[in-house]
Amino acid sequence: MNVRLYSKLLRPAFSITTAVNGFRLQKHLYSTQKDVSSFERKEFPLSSEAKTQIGSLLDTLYKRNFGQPEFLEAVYEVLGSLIPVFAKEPRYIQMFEKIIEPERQIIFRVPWVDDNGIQRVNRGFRVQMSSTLGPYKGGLRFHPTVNLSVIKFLAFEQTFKNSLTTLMMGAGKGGSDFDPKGKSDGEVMRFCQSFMTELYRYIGPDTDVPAGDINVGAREIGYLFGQYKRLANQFNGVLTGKDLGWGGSMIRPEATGYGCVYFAKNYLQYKNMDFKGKVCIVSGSGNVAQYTVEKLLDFGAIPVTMSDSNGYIYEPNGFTREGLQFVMDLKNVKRGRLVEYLNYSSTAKFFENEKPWSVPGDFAFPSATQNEIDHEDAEMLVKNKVQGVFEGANMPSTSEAIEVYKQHSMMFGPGKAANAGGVAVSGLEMAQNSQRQQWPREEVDEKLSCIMRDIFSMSLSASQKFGLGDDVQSGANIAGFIRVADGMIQQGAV
Ligand SMILES: NC(=O)C1=CN([C@@H]2O[C@H](COP(=O)(O)OP(=O)(O)OC[C@H]3O[C@@H](n4cnc5c(N)ncnc54)[C@H](OP(=O)(O)O)[C@@H]3O)[C@@H](O)[C@H]2O)C=CC1
Ligand SMILES: O=C(O)CCC(=O)C(=O)O
Repeated sequence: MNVRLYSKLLRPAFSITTAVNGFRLQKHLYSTQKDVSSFERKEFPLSSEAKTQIGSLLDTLYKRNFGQPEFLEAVYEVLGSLIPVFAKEPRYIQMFEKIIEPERQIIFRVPWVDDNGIQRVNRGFRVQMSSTLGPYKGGLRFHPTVNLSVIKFLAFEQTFKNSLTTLMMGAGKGGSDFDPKGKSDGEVMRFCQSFMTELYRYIGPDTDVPAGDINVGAREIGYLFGQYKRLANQFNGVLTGKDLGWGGSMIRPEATGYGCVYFAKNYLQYKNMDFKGKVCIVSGSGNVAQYTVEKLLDFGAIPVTMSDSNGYIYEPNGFTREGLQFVMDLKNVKRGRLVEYLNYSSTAKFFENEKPWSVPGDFAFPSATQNEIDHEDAEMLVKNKVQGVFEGANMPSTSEAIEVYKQHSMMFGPGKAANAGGVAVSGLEMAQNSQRQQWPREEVDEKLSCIMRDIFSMSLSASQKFGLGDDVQSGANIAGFIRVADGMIQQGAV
């Protein structure tokens, strides 16, 4: 029986909706296989040879990654954007076929002992996706939802994101299904040490340079670095996001949030708009959300929401700098829940187990996690006349949500472009480490702002060059892809 027929038989007749950490996430029991006709666009006709190649690539993709919905979703999203490129230059199809297969995937056991002396075991991952443009580069995520599909989708997105920064960085991602919530400092430290005891064999400043992501911040990077140093007997730039006292870069904690707002500012300028007095809906209350809110305040916008996995806070007059400081202290130091913000503000309201997308506003900044805006949420944004969505998180909008943005000509900054500021400053941290130097705050901020401006203009011009108008999402995929694909061809198509 051929793969496509087999997969059709397995296709779900229904999907289950699970309330995961307060978000309504649509979980398909099996991921859907798409064939070439799902991607064809009559304005960009493909040769019959190109269609055959894409068809066979899809068959292999599905066969190799069956049951990995996040990864398939990310590949489909990029493939859809590349059809105009493949119509013009079919030689790129073969490069895409290679890019969707990770160079290396490492899965390992992470044993550790909790505070009660009980033996625990988690699973660790590192997916080394592409080394075409430099050492593998990308964060580590510690979250119970982590699995191979999630890490592969993140590593795949990272390939195009890192390419857009124009810095010398390949792409990777890693993490574990370890849940740091409710764990003591000592437990987190022992877990990090055990995780690094295996990972250190595969990384190095010129090989693979991990960093933070969800639940991996300054504390975890410190524990991971300390253990690497003991095992490798080397002090080097093997991780980014380090503390300023021992090799970190100014602005790295701020970079993803600041960068996302810089990206949005460029988009707004292109549309002859600015942030003054604009109401912004932000999700998340972690690293990305915090510095998104801070930069929005710098630009005179009014951020009215923040969230965590228990629900969202609505602050009708907007978060003040003092209110934001309260959130930072609550989340980064006390490691508390966002609902405790009600102890600080008498005007705020908390909406338990809800997402903030029903709140009226001008712009949305999803900055929590993947698939947090679905079709229904996107329709809500449209109804509320939200004019633009700028993704601080990785793949926070489902493909159905993106369709809605496009149908309504909303401004849309996809994660791999809009949130590239974090990894860009990580690239700058690598450069500073190589020089044994630390650049001043203003210098790094200026470089970040220029990189985000250039990412916006590269994405826009790639879209226009391929006849897609102002489709910044497709333009980001195209510009990110072409740099990697050209590099692969020049390096002997490996
Ligand atoms: N840090 C960085 O430099 C970069 C991060 N990103 C992306 O930005 C997003 C946020 O990362 P970051 O701010 O670093 O992570 P943090 O761990 O600092 O914060 C994550 C926030 O999102 C919430 N959240 C996480 N998972 C879920 C879930 N399944 N459902 C609901 N809420 C959830 C958390 O709530 P709770 O506390 O309740 O778990 C928390 O408020 C991620 O998509 C990440 O991949 C992208 C580029 C760079
Ligand atoms: O700074 C880094 O290398 C990690 C950034 C990251 O994980 C991301 O861009 O999603």
